[in-house]
Amino acid sequence: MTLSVLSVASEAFPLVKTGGLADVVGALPDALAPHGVATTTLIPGYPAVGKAVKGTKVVRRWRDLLGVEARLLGARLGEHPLLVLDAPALFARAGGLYDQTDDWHRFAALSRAAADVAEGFDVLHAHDWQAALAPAYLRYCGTAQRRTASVMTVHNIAFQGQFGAEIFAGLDLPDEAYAIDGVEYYGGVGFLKAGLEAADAITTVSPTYAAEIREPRFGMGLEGLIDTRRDRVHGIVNGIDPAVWNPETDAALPSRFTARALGRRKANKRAVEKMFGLDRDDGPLFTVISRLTWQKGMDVLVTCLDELVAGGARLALLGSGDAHLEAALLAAAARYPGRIAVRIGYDEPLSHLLQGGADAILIPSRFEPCGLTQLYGLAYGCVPVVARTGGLADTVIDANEAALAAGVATGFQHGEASHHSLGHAIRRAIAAYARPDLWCAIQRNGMRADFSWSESGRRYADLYKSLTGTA
Ligand SMILES: Nc1ncnc2c1ncn2[C@@H]1O[C@H](COP(=O)(O)OP(=O)(O)O[C@H]2O[C@H](CO)[C@@H](O)[C@H](O)[C@H]2O)[C@@H](O)[C@H]1O
Repeated sequence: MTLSVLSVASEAFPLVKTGGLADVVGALPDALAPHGVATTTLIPGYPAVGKAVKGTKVVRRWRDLLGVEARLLGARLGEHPLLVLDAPALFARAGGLYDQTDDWHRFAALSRAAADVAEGFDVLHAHDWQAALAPAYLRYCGTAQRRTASVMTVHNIAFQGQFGAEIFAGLDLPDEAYAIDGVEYYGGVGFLKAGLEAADAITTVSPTYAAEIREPRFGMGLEGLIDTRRDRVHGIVNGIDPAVWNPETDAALPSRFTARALGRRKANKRAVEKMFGLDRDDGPLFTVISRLTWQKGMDVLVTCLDELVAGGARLALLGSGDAHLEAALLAAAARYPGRIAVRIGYDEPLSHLLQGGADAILIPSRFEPCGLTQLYGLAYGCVPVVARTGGLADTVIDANEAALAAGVATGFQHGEASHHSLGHAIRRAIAAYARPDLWCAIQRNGMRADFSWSESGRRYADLYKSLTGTA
């Protein structure tokens, strides 16, 4: 029997991406198909999506979707069905995907549309706060004869969609929904909170993060709710999409390679050096590919750059984010020409080249629900140096004596994001790099580890089956 799932999110690779959410939403349909799950993805009709999708058909119209006219367009996401919410008053805008003054309206409409079409599906799967009202609409406004189960996935609990109480009237929910076990949140409206209350199951993107968010340090105010519903919380680690991230076939690499032919990575390293204007040498080359934010520990990285350069290493960084972090990183690059180079911006092909050419990737996150760049690093022989938190702790095996002896080490972990612990990890990586046999073994272990979606796809499928009584 095939289960049908409506996966709802604000972004999906390759149509529209600002971060890891898009990668996961884009990869899920292929990941779930082998387990008897047919996935339809629903995303907003931003201008970029309108340009990228072809051959759309109108499958539904709303005269009044939370006050605006809207259509649902049917198209394809790879081999799978895609639904695009075409609501020009909300989504036909220039600029970023988020941080518009009417975000509550835009994403409430996305969620409302999802709930309206959900009755045709066995499961509604909502991702992050932008889709989180969908389970709440199902709960409070469901008209379906057939009960649709709901799953709420948290990709990052720091982003909650919190708004003032005055928006409640515009949500078209019954008054009873404005309650402590409904959408009310600290005197306002909480989208993610509402989804976490209403969904039949909650998932997050690694087992360690699933445990962490039950604590105040990581739960960002939602720890009580998560703890109360802990029996319904599942940690399912992300996989990587082999059609997009495979060093044997990656068109963004000047030189493709395998675990057996690691020597071919050198041409990619030369290409990175050239592109970033770095000195050409065979010493260790670190990379960072990241949003430049406090979450990602980028302020801590800035404090370790003198040591990194003093240790004979170089850094090629790609990212964008907080202005003060961009400025601090650019200042470091100006201080160390040839040793540190910073590219401010977002560049998908360049991120592939960096993974295929740099020796190690630094990820000193303060918290990290799963993290994908360490998984791409593992697959590309770009050894991850990571903070021991969330999915980073679950996916990288520290090169300590025991792991090295057992031949399973895949990277380097450090304690909390601090100057001291990140500096120590960088020094350990530089020392290991000086021993080519050891370094190659660490690279190969990572490249041979299984980060495909197969196990995680099965876990999502099992969860859907248990919720729909088809297990
Ligand atoms: N400047 C740039 N140019 C090109 N590409 C860039 C880039 N900056 C980042 N990227 C890419 O964006 C993605 C970032 O994914 P992450 O999982 O590392 O973090 P993010 O915080 O966005 O995701 C959240 O959701 C995901 C998915 O569940 C979780 O893994 C994660 O922990 C959570 O914080 C990667 O594909 C990376 O290569």
